[in-house]
Amino acid sequence: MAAYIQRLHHISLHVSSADKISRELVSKFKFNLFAARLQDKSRQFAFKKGRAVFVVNERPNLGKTRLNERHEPNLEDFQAGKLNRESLSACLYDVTPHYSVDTVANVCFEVENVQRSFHTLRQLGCTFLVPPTTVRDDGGAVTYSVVKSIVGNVCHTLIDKSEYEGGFLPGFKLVGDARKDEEDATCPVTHFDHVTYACPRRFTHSVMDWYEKLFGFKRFFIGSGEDPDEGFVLDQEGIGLRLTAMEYWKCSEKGLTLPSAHQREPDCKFVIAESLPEQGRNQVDQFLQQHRGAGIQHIGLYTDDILSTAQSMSRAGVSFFCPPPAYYTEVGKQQEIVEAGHSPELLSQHGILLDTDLQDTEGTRDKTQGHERRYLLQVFTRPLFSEDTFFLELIERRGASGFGEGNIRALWKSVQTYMEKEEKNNNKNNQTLQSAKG
Ligand SMILES: O=C(O)C(=O)Cc1ccc(O)cc1
Ligand SMILES: [Fe+2]
Repeated sequence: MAAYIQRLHHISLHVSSADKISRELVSKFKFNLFAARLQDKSRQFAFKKGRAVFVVNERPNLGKTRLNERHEPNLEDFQAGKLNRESLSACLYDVTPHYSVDTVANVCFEVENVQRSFHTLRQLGCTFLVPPTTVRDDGGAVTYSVVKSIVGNVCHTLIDKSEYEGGFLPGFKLVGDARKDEEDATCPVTHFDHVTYACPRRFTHSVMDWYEKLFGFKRFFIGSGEDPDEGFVLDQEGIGLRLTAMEYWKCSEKGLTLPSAHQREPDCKFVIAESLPEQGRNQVDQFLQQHRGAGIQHIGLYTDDILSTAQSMSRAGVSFFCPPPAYYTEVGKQQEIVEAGHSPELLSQHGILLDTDLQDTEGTRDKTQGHERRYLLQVFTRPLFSEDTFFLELIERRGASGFGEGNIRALWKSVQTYMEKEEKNNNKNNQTLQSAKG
């Protein structure tokens, strides 16, 4: 029996300095800082846009602790009393990973009963980094526990907020104006649509099995003709990518059973990306190298109006990946965009990609039959941290629930071009440095 999830609560970033990313989340991505927890040695900030919540954890300043003296806290340490309260509380509702680069490392889920989930998952072999722990303030009590996932440095905090009436979580102080979120109509981001992992080769099956067995996730097919074992494979024209997707449903029923089909409401999807060796170095390998291991490569933010959101973010300084200009003038694509009621010129200004969901539209292409055309629009930002690792995506779905093959190809090519340019620049800078030294 799995430990079913009620809903995604927030996603945590772990960074060496919170200032830059916090400023950018607010000024560029239009998130609102709404809660904070400030300690002597650590700072945590919570940002909200619709139901999407990011918590930025600043790595605590461990003073003179030498690197080789630090290690990940674990349950045995905790039970043996070796973990001091400070190292636990430095980063409330999370662990304090001593990760060498900035990273997005925790997807926090609400569950009905943390103690029960803890026992279920422990029996299934899970490693817990924080055992069920209760935190209180004037708003009530919250119980949480942190489980290590099978993917790189990713952890999941499981949290029960049913006895809590405060604005966020005990220990956090509310800041700013909570109503501001509703005023910003130009950026209608509503929730996290999906989280994409970058994983080493041949690791996808283990990841799928883990999430299925422990949390009741179910596979769904990204494209027609997807092989159940191989996943959705793009393996030509320089693209070497294996994608597999899974989802879970918001589970609000009492008890442990999965909601019946008609009660199922999907929450955030999870995508696993693996690179294929035949097509040369690529963005997944680049992530694994720069991030120093598997992890969260990007997060899709759902918006009701991608054009307005991209315009507004772009004006505020967000850089998006743009496909080659030919993408928007190619006859087939131009027609597809126009038929979907969009303007190729406007989409091209921000690099917005459009893809028709072929799987869903079989037999429903003709609008005169009364069927709506199903498509999705996506645009991808440049990496957020100083390493080329994590980025954000905006996604607007018009009936399409999967991912578009054409969009994935276009994204792949634009990232590839960017990587090659960066590499050239780095080489040039190195040469300049060398000749200056010489
Ligand atoms: O299309 C999407 O939004 C995906 O999430 C699929 C994907 C995953 C990894 C890549 O490097 C490129 C595309
Ligand atoms: Fe994505």
